[in-house]
Amino acid sequence: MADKRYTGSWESIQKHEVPKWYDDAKFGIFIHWGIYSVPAYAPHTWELGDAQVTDWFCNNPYAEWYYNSVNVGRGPGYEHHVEKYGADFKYEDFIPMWKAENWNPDEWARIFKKAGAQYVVLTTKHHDGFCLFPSKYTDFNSVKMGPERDITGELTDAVRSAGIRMGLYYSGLIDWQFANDPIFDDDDLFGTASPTYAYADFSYNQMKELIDKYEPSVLWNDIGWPKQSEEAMPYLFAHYYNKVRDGVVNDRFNGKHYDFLTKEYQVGEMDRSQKWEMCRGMGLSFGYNEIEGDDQLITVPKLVNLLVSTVANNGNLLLNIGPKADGTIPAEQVRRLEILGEWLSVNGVGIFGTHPSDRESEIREDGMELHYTRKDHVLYVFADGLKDGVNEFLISDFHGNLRPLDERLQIETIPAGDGLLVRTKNYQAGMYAIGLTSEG
Ligand SMILES: CC(=O)NC[C@H]1N[C@@H](C)[C@@H](O)[C@@H](O)[C@@H]1O
Repeated sequence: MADKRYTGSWESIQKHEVPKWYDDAKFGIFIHWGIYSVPAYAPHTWELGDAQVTDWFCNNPYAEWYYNSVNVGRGPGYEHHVEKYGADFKYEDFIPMWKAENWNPDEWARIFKKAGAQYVVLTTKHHDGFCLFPSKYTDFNSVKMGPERDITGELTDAVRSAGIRMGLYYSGLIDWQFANDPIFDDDDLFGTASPTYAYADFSYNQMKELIDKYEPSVLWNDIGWPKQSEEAMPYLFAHYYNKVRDGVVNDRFNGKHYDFLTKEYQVGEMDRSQKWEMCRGMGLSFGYNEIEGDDQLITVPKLVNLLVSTVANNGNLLLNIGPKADGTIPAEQVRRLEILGEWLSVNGVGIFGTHPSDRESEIREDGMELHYTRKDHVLYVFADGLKDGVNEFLISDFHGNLRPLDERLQIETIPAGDGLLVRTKNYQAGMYAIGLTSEG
């Protein structure tokens, strides 16, 4: 019997279950690309949610917030703009400078495939309101100006041709084409959010446009959804799920319905009992920030640890890249994707398609971490924080044997009480977190 259609009621859409592909995917690539990629500047300050944050919006590390960082009229973003471009240089003056002259979507898709990414999420409209697709509802888009290309369409085709799923990000609540008062704090942020019914209709129509035109596997809405069209949400989700049966939506449509929870840097709670997704840039920004060089980006060991600890606790990692205005991905970001891909080519069997084990992650006093995943009857153990050479750790309440996924690693295993003592003999830092499998 054909799948039952969803109807425009909260009761109907709540029946939607997290599809296997999303649960198994574990690793996706987030892409923030826009007008802000031209100035590509933000102060390198804090992670979102860092307790040390003071005056976030006037010291915003998010380069994609460039418009507001200038609009507030003070702080390092504003000073940088005035010094480099002059006080009269408007944000829209960057549009003709965004040429994407070196953009090859197939090259991006090749890089993502090699990295082991299973899905991609592209900003189709960020807070500045500029659309990376030929919207019927505004000419402020990447076909009519700037790159003069349907970035969403071209990347969707390239990504799908590479066998990767395509998701779309949309800034549902904030659009500085409709309300562009300077944002100094959260009150301002939510005070300028979706100011009119006209905007609520606009965003509803654009979300439907994106669904109908691209049939994305992920609808990644950001910050929230207009209150004025909250009643229309069940219909919008039903329309989406009827069109994309195994599509997923995140928890930023005011949290009234979601397939997965979101965490962003230090904001958001990780709840193992539900599917969730961790998103972050490789530095402190999502949009390309030219002052974030290799030293300012997350190290590869920390990146591998983030992936392992996220997956072991029922999450996916949505790792962001911030392409340059010309369409190239900064070399230091590509390098990290390449190394992550190499690690996954050896250890991915313990990551992709696995589920959290009932064993909780262990963070030991000496800095060593043990994370567990399982696939059917097979247990995978990931040990991180190891030192060169010999390391010892006990897998408690375990009867069986473990062997390394990385053939370079030599280990000894010794039954010890109700568990198994594992001793590495030749660990090297370049192995990052080591994966062990109970599969014979
Ligand atoms: C927690 C939250 O609402 N963050 C909004 C934040 N999301 C990031 C993925 C980026 O798109 C930021 O620019 C955006 O403000």
